[in-house]
Amino acid sequence: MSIEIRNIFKQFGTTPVLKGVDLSIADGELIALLGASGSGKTTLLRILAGLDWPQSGEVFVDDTDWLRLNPQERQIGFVFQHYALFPHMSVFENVAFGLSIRPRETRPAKADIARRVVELLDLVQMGAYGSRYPAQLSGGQRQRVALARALAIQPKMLLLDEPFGALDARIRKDLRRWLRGLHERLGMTTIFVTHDQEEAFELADRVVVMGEGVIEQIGTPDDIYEQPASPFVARFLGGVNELPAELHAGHVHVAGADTSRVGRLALGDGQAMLFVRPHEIDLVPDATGTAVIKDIVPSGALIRYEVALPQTDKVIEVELAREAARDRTLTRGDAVRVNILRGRVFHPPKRQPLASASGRAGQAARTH
Ligand SMILES: Nc1ncnc2c1ncn2[C@@H]1O[C@H](COP(=O)(O)OP(=O)(O)OP(=O)(O)O)[C@@H](O)[C@H]1O
Repeated sequence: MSIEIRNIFKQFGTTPVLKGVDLSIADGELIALLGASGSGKTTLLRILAGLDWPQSGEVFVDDTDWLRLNPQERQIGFVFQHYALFPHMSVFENVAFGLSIRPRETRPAKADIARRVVELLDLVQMGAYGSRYPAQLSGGQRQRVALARALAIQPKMLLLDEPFGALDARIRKDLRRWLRGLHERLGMTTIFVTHDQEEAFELADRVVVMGEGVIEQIGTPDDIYEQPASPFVARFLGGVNELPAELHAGHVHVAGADTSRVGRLALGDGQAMLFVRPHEIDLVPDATGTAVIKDIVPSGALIRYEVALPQTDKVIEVELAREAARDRTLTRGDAVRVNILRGRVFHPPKRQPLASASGRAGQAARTH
């Protein structure tokens, strides 16, 4: 099913929650809605499911005017974070439920329902658990049963609201991989809500980053990581140093750092902000360097350094691979040269047209 969401406005009382959302989703896509708490992700999903209606805007699904249909007519599979399995029903009965309550004319025969449930339980690798009750399952198992139940009605669209939110990190990882495989096999258009960027990036074909009621960026995980369209997106992805910079003749300069490795930019002269991730910086031991190592924190395969750039009053975060760190033998208090390898420029001067700005026109430019 392809989904066309146009200019959706939704407010609760006087509070706008969705402020003109446009989104096109192709048949069979796996889409992540990624955003902070309260950004409107769940509301958008509820509108698609028919549990809520917008004040204005349109939704077309395969050219059908979707907002005219009631939830039953939409035939959507829906899974919430807090497993809504019926506690008094067995796993088998939970999965059979959606089919067994259908009106007599469309309800499959008992044997057909049973066959379908067995198939689905096998699909979610819960074949041996049909007679258990939800209380006798682990969180991950309940989540898979919830998915089987959502799939039982053979939905054309699957909506998942933080489906793995309540689970611990390792189980989430396993379930993610499993869901990706399931999606590859079944190929139904799927939208899932998450505030976990790793989950969004690992699972989704495209990620929709939501700010407060607006879409900040839509793109493949690579696009969004490599070319965040705005400071908001760059900050949301986290772990970024924001450095005051000067643009001059296409070169970016940061006080106290060497930016000669950063490529030229088609931007006018003036002030800007350079957003640099910790691993996009190198540190070179140099007794004449003005930057000073304030702290060193080993973190698995990486070593994290806090480095003071006196000229800017900034303490930046730098990450070196453990091997690179070993070569440099840096200790706290050492003077270093800070080499910035790449970054993204935001808020460049407006007075000249930007030849190679990416994302939102005139806002951002990548430096490599
Ligand atoms: N029924 C409601 N009545 C009033 N306000 C609501 C209602 N539902 C949601 N909101 C408000 O709308 C905003 C968006 O909520 P929504 O649940 O869509 O956000 P979200 O991005 O899914 O957040 P989270 O990640 O915390 O689930 C929030 O400020 C929330 O308080």
